[in-house]
Amino acid sequence: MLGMRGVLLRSRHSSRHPSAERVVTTLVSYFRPRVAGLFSSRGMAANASNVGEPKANTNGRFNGRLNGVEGKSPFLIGVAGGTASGKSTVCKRIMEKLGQVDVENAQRQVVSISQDSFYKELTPAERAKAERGQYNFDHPGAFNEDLIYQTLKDILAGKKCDIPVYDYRTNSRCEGQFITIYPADVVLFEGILVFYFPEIRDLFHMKLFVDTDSDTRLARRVPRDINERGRDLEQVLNQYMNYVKPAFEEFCLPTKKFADVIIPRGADNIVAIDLIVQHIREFVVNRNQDQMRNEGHASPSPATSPVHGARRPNTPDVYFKRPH
Ligand SMILES: Nc1ncnc2c1ncn2[C@@H]1O[C@H](COP(=O)(O)OP(=O)(O)O)[C@@H](O)[C@H]1O
Ligand SMILES: Nc1ccn([C@@H]2O[C@H](COP(=O)(O)O)[C@@H](O)[C@H]2O)c(=O)n1
Repeated sequence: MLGMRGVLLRSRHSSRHPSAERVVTTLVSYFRPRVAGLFSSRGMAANASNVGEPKANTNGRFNGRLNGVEGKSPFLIGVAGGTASGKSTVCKRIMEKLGQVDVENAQRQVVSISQDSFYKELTPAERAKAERGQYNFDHPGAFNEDLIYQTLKDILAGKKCDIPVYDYRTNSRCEGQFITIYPADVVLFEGILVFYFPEIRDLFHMKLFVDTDSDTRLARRVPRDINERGRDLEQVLNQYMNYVKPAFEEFCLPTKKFADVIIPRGADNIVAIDLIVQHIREFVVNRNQDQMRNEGHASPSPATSPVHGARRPNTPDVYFKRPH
């Protein structure tokens, strides 16, 4: 059982700032004309990108490699950063560059999971607060730490996992709905506090922090929460001033020091994303070569990997070095 070491429970529902109301009023008058009429029907926002039932998969192999087969341990990447910093967009770009977006679910070698799928279920009293924008979803105690840890351990053990689907409109999980994560080469786990809990942080092979300035994040969060998460402007701004901003400073920002790579400007930073993608490719190719050698096969060409990207076909194997 994981404890709540280092978590300041007193601030869970008490992050109100004295000047917050005045600031919110100013922000409301700034944003209202900019977001009017932007409502849409989207709302379910579990981010796992390996969704749905598996398609039959020829004798458990894809391009000559194990795929979707239990026992395969992935390269696990944590992606942290403030709200609306671009974490899920960065994960999407990585998957796109690895050619994984149009790949069938069961054959996908790179999957992305959101920490938001692991929010705790609320009591009726908490639910009422959440509906008024008065629940602190940015406090570490809002997440089911044990479930995150156990799920990531299962993923690392190469087990197939079911991830809860979270609905921001109801502030709760969708009952009976899960996303199946099949064993993959690379798993991205993104969220505001993925580096907060030491036991969880220690599971990642690579840690990224998406560092986007707070004005940009607020400017992106407001329309997103209104359009996709069913919120109104005043609620979004109140929640931001009372909970999101103080919790970012107290819990999220201090975890930046744990990152291996800091990505300024998020998904706009193509150079950083390309470097990360190159690192992932090298890991996957190396791992698959080792695996096939261990199985007694000839060393595969990098081009046989679904994540080989734009590699030149005659690149010598020695070019690929397993990351330390
Ligand atoms: N580089 C960018 N330029 C413009 N809009 C962006 C950029 N990155 C993200 N967004 C938008 O900002 C919002 C938040 O991005 P998202 O990736 O969901 O952030 P996070 O996962 O950190 O909350 C989304 O509406 C997204 O489309
Ligand atoms: N019911 C909920 C659950 C979470 N939030 C907010 O979502 C933010 C985390 O998601 P990002 O995609 O922005 O990283 C977090 O800041 C919570 O405030 C919410 O509003 N309602």
